[in-house]
Amino acid sequence: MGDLGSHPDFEKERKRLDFTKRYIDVVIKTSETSKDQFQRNMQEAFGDADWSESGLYSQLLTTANFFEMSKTELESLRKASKKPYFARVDFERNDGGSGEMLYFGKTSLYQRESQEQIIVDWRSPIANLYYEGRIGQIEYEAEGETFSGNITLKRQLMIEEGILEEVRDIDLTTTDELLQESLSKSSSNRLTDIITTIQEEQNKIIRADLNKPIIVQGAAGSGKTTIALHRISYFIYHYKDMFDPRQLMILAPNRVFIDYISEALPELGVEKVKQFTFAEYVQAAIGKQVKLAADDKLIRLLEKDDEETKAAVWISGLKGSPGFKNILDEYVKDIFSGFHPDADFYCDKYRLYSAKKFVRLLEEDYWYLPLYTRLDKLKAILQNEVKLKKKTIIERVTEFYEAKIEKALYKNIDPVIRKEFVTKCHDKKEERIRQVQKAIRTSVKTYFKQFQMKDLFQYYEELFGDPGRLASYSNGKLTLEDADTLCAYNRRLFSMKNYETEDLGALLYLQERLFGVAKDNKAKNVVIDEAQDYSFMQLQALKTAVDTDMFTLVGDLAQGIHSYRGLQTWEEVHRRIFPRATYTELQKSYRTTVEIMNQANQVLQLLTYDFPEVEPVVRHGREPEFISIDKGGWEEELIDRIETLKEEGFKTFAVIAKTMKDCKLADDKLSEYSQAFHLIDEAGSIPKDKTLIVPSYQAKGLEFDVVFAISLEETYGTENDLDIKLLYVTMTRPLHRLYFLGRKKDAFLIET
Ligand SMILES: Nc1ncnc2c1ncn2[C@@H]1O[C@H](COP(=O)(O)OP(=O)(O)OP(=O)(O)O)[C@@H](O)[C@H]1O
Repeated sequence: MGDLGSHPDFEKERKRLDFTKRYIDVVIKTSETSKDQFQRNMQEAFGDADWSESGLYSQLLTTANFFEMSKTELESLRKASKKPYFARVDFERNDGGSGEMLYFGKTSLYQRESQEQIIVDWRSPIANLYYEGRIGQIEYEAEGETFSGNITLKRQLMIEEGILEEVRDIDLTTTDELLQESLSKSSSNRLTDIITTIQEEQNKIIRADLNKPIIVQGAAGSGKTTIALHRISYFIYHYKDMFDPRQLMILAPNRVFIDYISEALPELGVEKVKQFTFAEYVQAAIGKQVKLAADDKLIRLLEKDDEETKAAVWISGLKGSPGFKNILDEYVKDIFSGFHPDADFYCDKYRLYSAKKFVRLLEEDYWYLPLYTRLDKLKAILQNEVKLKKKTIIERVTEFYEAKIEKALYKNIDPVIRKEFVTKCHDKKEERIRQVQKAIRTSVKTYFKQFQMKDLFQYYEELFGDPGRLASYSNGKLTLEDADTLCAYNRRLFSMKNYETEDLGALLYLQERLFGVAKDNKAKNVVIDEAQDYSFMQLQALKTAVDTDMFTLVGDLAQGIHSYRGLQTWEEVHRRIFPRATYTELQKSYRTTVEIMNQANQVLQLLTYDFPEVEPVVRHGREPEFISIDKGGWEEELIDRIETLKEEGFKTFAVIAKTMKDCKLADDKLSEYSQAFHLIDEAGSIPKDKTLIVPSYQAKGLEFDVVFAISLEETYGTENDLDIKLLYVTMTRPLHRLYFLGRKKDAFLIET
C-alpha cells in the first residue's frame, strides 16, 4: 500500500474530486431553490386555513409528481456528495475518438451544459470495464452492441467524508488487496454494499440476463444475500422507467433478517422494495390473518425422535412436495366441476343461455382467470343477456294478452261476459308482467343458487374431509391409510383453528386458483433469500400467485436445516417451476478466515452425502479456540474475552447455542454478571451494542465479528445430518474469531 498522497496523480485526483463536489453542490442548490420556490408558491397560493384543510390541497401536493422525482434524484446526489465515486477507468475505443475517463459511483451525474458524464453509475453497462476488464484490449457489450477498445488505466479512489485519502492503480492482483481490506473490517451487524469490490463471478450473477430467473447455490458467506440485493438495485436501475420499486419483493426468513439487510437497501437505492417473510406475504395475499401453530418440528426432531414427530415430519414433507400440488390440481378440477350447471339458463320461461356454453366459458375461454373471477364474468354475461332480452320478453307477454283481448273485442259474445273476460285478461297480463319483471330481476341470482359458494378456508378444510377422495386425487401415490393419517392430522389442527407453515403454500396456491391475488400483492420480480428452506409447493404457489417467473433464488443446501420440508436439491425446482432459470454455483466464501472455514469444511464432510468443500478467500486469522466450561467461571471468562476483543477493535459478538433451551440457560447465567447480553426475541431487532444470544437455526444468514459457539446442556455430538448442518451454520457466522465453549470438544465434533 502506498503512503497517503504519494501517488503521482494524487493532486490531480484531489482537484477532480473538488470539482465534482462543487458541481454536485450547485446542482443540489439549484434544485433546492426550485423546490423551495415550489413550496413557497404553494404556500402563498393555498396557505390559508380553508385551503390547507381541504382535500384538494393535499391532492395537489401529492400529484405534484415531478417534485417527488427530483426529490429522489436529489436524495441520491446528496448521499453521493461525501463519496461521489470509488474508481476510475481510462478507456480508448477502437473506433477512434478521444479516450474516455470514467469515474464510477453510486449514481450518475451529467454536466448539464456539455452532457459529459461526470459520474457513471456502477450499474451502467460500461461499469463492466471496472468489474471484469483487464488492462489492455477488451470487448464489452452494451444494449446488444459490442464495443472494443483498450483499457489504459484502472484506479481505485478511496474517499471518506468527501476527502480523498488514497489513490491506487490496480490490475488483477491488487484488486484482491482492497477486497482483503474490506473483509478484514469489523462488521456493524448490518449488511453493507460491496460495489467497490464486487468479484467477477458475483458480477456475472448481478448482471445476468434481467429477463430470466436465476437460481444460485452458494456456499456460506459467498455473498448470496449481498448479490441478491445488488441485483435488485441493478434491475431497478435498468427498468426505472417501467417498474416502480414497489413492484419488487424480497422474501426473507424472519424479521431479524429483514432488519439485518435493511441498512444496505437505501445505500443501493432500493429501500422502497417490499420486504416480507413468507408467512406475512401469504397472509397479505389471502387477505386474512391465520393462526399459525408453533413451528417446532425442528426442535422436536432434535429432542425426540418419536412416532408422533415422525408422522408430523412426514406430513410436512408431503405438504411441500410436487405430489401435493398434483392433489391440489385435482381438487381444483373437482371444485370447478361443481360449477357446471344442471340446466340451461332461463329467465321466466325464456331460455337465454345454454349450460354447455356456460361450461365452455368457465373451463376454457377464461382459463387465465381464477374460478371466482370467471364466475363473476359469467354472472355479468347472464345479466347482460337478461338486459338485452328484457324488452322483448315483456313485449312478448304483452302482445300475447293484447292479442287475446283484441280477439275478444271482435268476437260476437255477450258484452258482460266479454267485459269480464277482458278484465281478467288485463289482470292476468299485469300479473304475468310482474312475474316476468321479477324474473328479470332475480333469475341470474336464482340460477347461481345451484352453486355452493365457499371461502378459502372452507375449501381447504374440505380437502381433508374425506380420506377416500383425498387418496383418489393423489394418482395412487397416497394409500387410504396415509390419507387417513393426513386428514386426521389436519382436522385436529383445524379444530383448534390452527394452520401450519406447511399449509401456507397450499393456501396461497388455492387462493390464486380460486379467488385470485389482488394486484397490490403481485410482483414483477421476487428475490428469495435462504431459498433452500422453501418447499416445492411454496415456490410453486409463489410463482402462481405473483404471476411471473422472474425470481432470484439464492440459497445453500448445506445450510438446509429444514430439508425435511424444504429442498434437498435444486433440480426439481429448476426443471418444473423455473425452467427458464440459469443455475450458478458459488464455492468461494468471503465471510470468514481460512482457519475457521477449514474447520467448518471438516464438519461438512461428516454429512452422509457429499458436499463440495468451500473455498475461503485467502485471509488468515486465529485458529478456532476451545474453552472448557468444566472448571466453572466460564461466564466471567467470556465477558473478559469480549472486553479484550473489543479493545482489539471487534464490534459485534454473538453467543450461539444449538437451540433456544441452551440459549435461555446461557442468558440466565450471563445476565447474573452483565447486562450486555440480549436474547433474541420475536421483535427481531438486534441491539447494536449488545452481545446477541441466538439459537443456531435463527442465526442463519447473519454474521458477527466474533462467535462463541456454546454447549451447556445440548451438544452437536450425535453426528446426524441435522446436528451437522446446525453446527456448520454456527461455525460460518463469524468474520474473524470463533470460540467453542463446552464441556468436551466432541460436543462440537472437533477431533481431540
Ligand atoms: N465482493 C465482496 N466484497 C466485499 N465483501 C464481500 C464480497 N462478497 C461478500 N462479501 C462479504 O461477505 C459476507 C457474506 O456475505 P453474505 O451475507 O451476502 O453471504 P451469504 O452467501 O448470504 O451467506 P450465508 O449463506 O451465510 O447467508 C458479508 O460480510 C459480505 O459483505
